[in-house]
Amino acid sequence: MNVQLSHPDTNLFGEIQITGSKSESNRALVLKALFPSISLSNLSNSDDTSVLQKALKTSGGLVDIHHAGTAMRFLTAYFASREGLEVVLTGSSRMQERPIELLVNALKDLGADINYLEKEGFPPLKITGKKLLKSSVNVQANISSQYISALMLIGASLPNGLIINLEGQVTSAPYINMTLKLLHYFDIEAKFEGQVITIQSKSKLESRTFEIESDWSSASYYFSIAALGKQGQLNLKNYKKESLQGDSKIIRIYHEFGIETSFADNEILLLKNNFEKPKNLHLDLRNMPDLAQTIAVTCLGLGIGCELKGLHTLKIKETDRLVALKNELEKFGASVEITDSSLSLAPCSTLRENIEVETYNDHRMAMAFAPLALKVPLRIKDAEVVSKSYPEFWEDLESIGFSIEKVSS
Ligand SMILES: O=C(O)C1=C[C@@H](OP(=O)(O)O)[C@@H](O)[C@H](O)C1
Ligand SMILES: C=C(OP(=O)(O)O)C(=O)O
Repeated sequence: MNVQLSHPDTNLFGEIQITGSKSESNRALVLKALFPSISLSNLSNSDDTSVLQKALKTSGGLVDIHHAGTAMRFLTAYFASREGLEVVLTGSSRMQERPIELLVNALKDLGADINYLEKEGFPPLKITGKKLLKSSVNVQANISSQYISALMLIGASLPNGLIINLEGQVTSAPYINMTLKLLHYFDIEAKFEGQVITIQSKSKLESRTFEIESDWSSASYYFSIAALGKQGQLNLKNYKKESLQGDSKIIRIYHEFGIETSFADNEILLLKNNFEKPKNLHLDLRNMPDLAQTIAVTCLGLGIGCELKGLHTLKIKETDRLVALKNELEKFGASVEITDSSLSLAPCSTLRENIEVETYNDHRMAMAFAPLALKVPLRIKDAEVVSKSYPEFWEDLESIGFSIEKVSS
């Protein structure tokens, strides 16, 4: 499905309810599978959460998690530690290009039985669950934090707990802290000091409900919408000031674009103020990789240049997001330079209209470019990709005045 987007009056008023964070949901679901006394509310309704939920019920055989990176990584650790379970864990063709060797090596060091069925270092994996008796492991931390979170999630269920020694510069660190805080919430003893994570073994947890906060990465598109619109007031429900999600730091970034965020009764309210356009925005997104596309497109729409660095993980996500961004930003008339870890966008004063944006099987390409319809009509290809993290995205956009027309390519 392709969609033609525009926003006739560019004023924005409305209330949006996004479901729970997919990162929090997927962690909490793995913990719940290990410790059934846990209850959860406000689970994400994303595809990535549905595939994980289904996979956790398997009694063996083929498990296909499609495009879900967290599901792939978390389940590799989970299945490897389930004695007696035999699975073949696979995913989409892109998932078969996303590396998993560092996690597999760490699990093998702990005693796991995992084999590559096709390309060495990549899914599909044949996993034969075993009791993992070793309790200390080293893992390189500069490629994906998901490998580390995967190990942390099974740590307390291992008979001797787990010490994880991180090597190199830690990337996407807020996601490791999210995992740590979730363990603390359930009274699992865990600490992250320097480059060492220590998790104590625990045989059962007290029954406790965890209310998942709504997804800040999904909320980011409304920050971009607020920044690109003329005026308005947007309320987003189920958000808190003290968030486990690193992407909540978007508040500070969008302050630069004149967006004032206030909290009331578990809601956030976004208001646009007059602001002085920065000429060039410099940001290191090592801790917030999922915001890169949102921010780059906001800058394009506002005619602001940006230098984004710390983007080395973008090449191994749903697509090579650096190349995808360069290709699509340039279609609008922008001038973009990329390296393996950075993107530089020159200020662009005029945007070309009716551009067709390719989405590369990447939900964030579709959602990041959609707000640009407040500036020029545009077309998004394969718009259904949004369901990976935010299935109601298009309906929610319609509710705040976007015109969305299905078109054939
Ligand atoms: O742990 C998580 O929930 C995630 C970690 C990040 O991945 P990397 O650590 O691979 O950067 C992020 O990009 C992804 O969307 C979700
Ligand atoms: C990178 C992402 O997800 P994952 O790595 O879990 O597929 C994302 O949602 O932007």
